[in-house]
Amino acid sequence: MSAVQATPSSLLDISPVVPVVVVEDVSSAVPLARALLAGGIGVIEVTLRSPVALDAIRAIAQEVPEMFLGAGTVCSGQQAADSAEAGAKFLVSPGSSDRLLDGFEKVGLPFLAGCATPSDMIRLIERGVTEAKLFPATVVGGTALLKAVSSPLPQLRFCPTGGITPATAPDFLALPNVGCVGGTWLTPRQAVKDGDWQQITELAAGASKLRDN
Ligand SMILES: O=C[C@H](O)COP(=O)(O)O
Ligand SMILES: CC(=O)C(=O)O
Repeated sequence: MSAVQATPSSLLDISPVVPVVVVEDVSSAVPLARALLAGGIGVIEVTLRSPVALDAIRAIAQEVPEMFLGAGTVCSGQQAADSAEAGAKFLVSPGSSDRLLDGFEKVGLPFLAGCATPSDMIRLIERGVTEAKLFPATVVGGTALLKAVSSPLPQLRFCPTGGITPATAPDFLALPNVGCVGGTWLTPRQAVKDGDWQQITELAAGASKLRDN
């Protein structure tokens, strides 16, 4: 696979799927990242949803530098700064507030801020943002919402996340205002717990081909 070494011009064009992961045990972080890479996925979003998340980011940054590594569930400027210090190269949030966006801009890393409504989207456009996360995508309208906003708000492209499956991902990826989708399905909790890296590599291999289908 072609690993992404430098900051890409678009976070949405790295991979058809951004795996959203929760690392509960820091020792699983590096093999998990390697398993995704082996399946052709060169990007990972490690969510700040566990006590070891920043250590997991640190470990992947050091041991798997070819992985384009992001921090997810970033909900404050402090978390954005901590994630950058740990080695994250991009930041993702489930939503956005002016304070959080100020924090992202201060840190200076590329980010995918969450949005769910046209008003959220306009707030991002006012900041000059052109790429965003739609979250929780299937709950707030899924492909119908994305089609509906494409005409009035053509400035934004999206990474819809939340409730997307291998079966529904192609419908999202077929939309012109969708660059990639996010999802947890590549890293099932039990597979991570069991160290079943082969299963994760196979799921990643399927996901990495989604744009070709
Ligand atoms: O918290 C939710 C994640 O961002 C997406 O999770 P999911 O792909 O399991 O819906
Ligand atoms: C929703 C998501 O991907 C996040 O927590 O950043």
